[in-house]
Amino acid sequence: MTTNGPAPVVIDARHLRKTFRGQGGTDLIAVNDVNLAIRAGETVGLIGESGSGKSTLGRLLLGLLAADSGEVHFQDTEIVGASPKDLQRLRTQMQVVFQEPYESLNPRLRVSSLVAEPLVVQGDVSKAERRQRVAEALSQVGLKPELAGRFPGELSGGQQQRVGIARAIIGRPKLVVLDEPTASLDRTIRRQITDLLHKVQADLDLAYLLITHDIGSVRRMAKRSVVMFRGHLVESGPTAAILNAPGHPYTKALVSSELPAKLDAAPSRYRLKPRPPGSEGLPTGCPLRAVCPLAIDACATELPPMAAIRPGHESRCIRWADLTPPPSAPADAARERSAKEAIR
Ligand SMILES: Nc1ncnc2c1ncn2[C@@H]1O[C@H](COP(=O)(O)OP(=O)(O)OP(=O)(O)O)[C@@H](O)[C@H]1O
Repeated sequence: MTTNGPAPVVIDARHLRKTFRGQGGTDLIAVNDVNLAIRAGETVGLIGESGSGKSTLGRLLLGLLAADSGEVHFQDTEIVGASPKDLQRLRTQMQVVFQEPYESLNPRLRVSSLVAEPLVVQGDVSKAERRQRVAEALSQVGLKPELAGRFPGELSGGQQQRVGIARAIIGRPKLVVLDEPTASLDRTIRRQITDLLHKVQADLDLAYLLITHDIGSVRRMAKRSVVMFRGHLVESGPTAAILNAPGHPYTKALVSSELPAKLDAAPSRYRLKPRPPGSEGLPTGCPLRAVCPLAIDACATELPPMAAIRPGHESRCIRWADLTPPPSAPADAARERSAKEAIR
């Protein structure tokens, strides 16, 4: 039997930073010194509340947005500062599937043209090959060939998302950013699309970055996850460890807030403190400290680095050890999980 080493790294971002000019002329650092690598065949979950910088990070990795500084190595190419021509060449290799399939598909184009678009951009594919590749891609995503002549408005939400996936994979990419790919779909269709994404990943050995608010979908899809808060990664590690024994108070509150309402009184529910007035944008220290139940004076002086707390698990919290769940916690976590499954 051969032993395989780790799969190759597909994308490797280092010290990535992106600032936007906010209302009133103040700068907002949407992505702040982020390091992230994803290997072939791997799904990394990216979780965080709205506005934490998830989509901006996804767009920086894809070269859809120019970083202020930092590096993004995609296979042998440096994305930051790459020429438009190089970025166009890489476009088929790095794709994105969006939350709202209908909004991301031009309603005036037929499915065949929508799916073929990345090949047209690539430019060196004959018409006959294009037709054959569209048929292949439709079959890979479980769509009947006759749908090729339809317009997006004539399809169901699930079919539209299948078109979005067919279009993402037709150029045989290495990396796909999944930006809330199932959030707009109902529960049954969500399962089908999740299964399809797994199948397509295995077929093409794809690296996925799964951006989501939905803790359930990272649990199902991602072995490894990172947590983002105000532009910083605050935790990274195996998804099960992050969700069952969070190493950062922000993650713990995020995971806890996912508990269904009827478990409101669960002892493990963990809340941040109400934000005191004037505590927005504190210039130094940990950005969570104004609302963190564990904050101490040291949290005000500097932003902690990401540091290993367990094998393969890093946190940006100096008080992570005080979050360690009590011995009964695995049972609590299992109970909560089964309650969540029951209502899903
Ligand atoms: N083009 C832009 N111009 C100015 N500010 C922006 C721009 N794009 C994003 N932002 C700001 O950057 C921050 C991060 O936004 P981003 O969309 O990356 O967050 P997110 O975590 O993906 O949120 P959501 O889950 O709601 O999509 C937010 O404060 C947002 O308002």
